[in-house]
Amino acid sequence: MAEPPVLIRQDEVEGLLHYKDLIPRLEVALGKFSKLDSAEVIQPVRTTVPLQKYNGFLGLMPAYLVHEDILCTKLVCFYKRESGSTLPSTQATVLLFDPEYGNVKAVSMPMIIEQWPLDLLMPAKSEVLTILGAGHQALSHYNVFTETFSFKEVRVWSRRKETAERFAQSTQGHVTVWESVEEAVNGADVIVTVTGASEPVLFGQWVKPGAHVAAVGACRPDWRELDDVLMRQAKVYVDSREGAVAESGDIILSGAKVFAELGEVLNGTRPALREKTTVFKSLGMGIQDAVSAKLVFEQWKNKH
Ligand SMILES: NC(=O)C1=CN([C@@H]2O[C@H](COP(=O)(O)OP(=O)(O)OC[C@H]3O[C@@H](n4cnc5c(N)ncnc54)[C@H](O)[C@@H]3O)[C@@H](O)[C@H]2O)C=CC1
Ligand SMILES: O=C(O)C1=NCCCC1
Repeated sequence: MAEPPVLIRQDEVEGLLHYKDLIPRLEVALGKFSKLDSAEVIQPVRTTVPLQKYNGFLGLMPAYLVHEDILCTKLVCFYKRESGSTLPSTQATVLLFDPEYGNVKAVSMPMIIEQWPLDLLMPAKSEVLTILGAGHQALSHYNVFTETFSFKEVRVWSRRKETAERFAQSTQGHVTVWESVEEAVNGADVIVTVTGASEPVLFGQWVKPGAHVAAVGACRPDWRELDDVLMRQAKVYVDSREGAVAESGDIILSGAKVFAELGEVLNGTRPALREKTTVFKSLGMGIQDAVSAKLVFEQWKNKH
């Protein structure tokens, strides 16, 4: 008889998951995904159930890594919230299965970053980091980017200035608050977009040539964070081409061409053009949650 699943809380996940252990495993998984070999990795495009009454969606994100024998699914509700709303805009649960028996071994929270610092795509000398948006993703991306690199300056902008100010007070290092996106991104080497916007907030004419944009928000086909100019002038990298052309409004509505999947860059089959303006559009991958859930569960077992 199968053991009942263990429940691993968010605070435990944060204590158990270390980026230095996780990132190499994520890179291997993304590389395998981009080889398009379904004998290795199975990850269908996310299924979404609209929650019209609440202006949101339930996303189902199953994944199976065959060689590693990791079967997992994330269930994520995400919403378009009104300015000033105190309700969460994303809530997710990850289920890790025993692939042979079919029972759930662990229920946990997802990892907290969707993009890890892409030194592959960032300008070689990256001194100024700008974060657009000041919510949960903003903080986790601030943490991982500043833990990994030494920026001379970190800036934040948000739709409401007080949210940006609260964000700046919550960070370990000094962050300056800016009142307009145009000023906040002026001269920035790396720009992380983590807003709940459904219309563009970042315009290509403001972006320094050669900058890297890590685009995390706008995960619906009719939502955008980036304008047509930026999408067409940049080299566009994605986590999954199939996902991007189905779900990314920034790509679908601008008609921008996808240059490469991140896994193709990791496999060496497509180049990382870091001297050009680059956009990495992430939508979230079930395999990322699968790899991190397995790691969290292993670490949890070592402790119990
Ligand atoms: N690519 C991926 O894998 C993932 C993407 N997301 C997306 O990232 C975005 C941020 O997520 P969280 O930080 O959890 O949300 P959050 O609600 O904690 O923060 C959102 C931030 O965006 C700002 N914002 C909201 N609407 C805006 C608008 N219309 N214009 C400008 N700014 C606006 C808010 O003021 C806040 O600062 C969401 O769109 C979410 O769906 C979240 C998780 C994973
Ligand atoms: O992968 C995720 O988690 C999410 N992706 C897009 C929308 C919000 C959550």
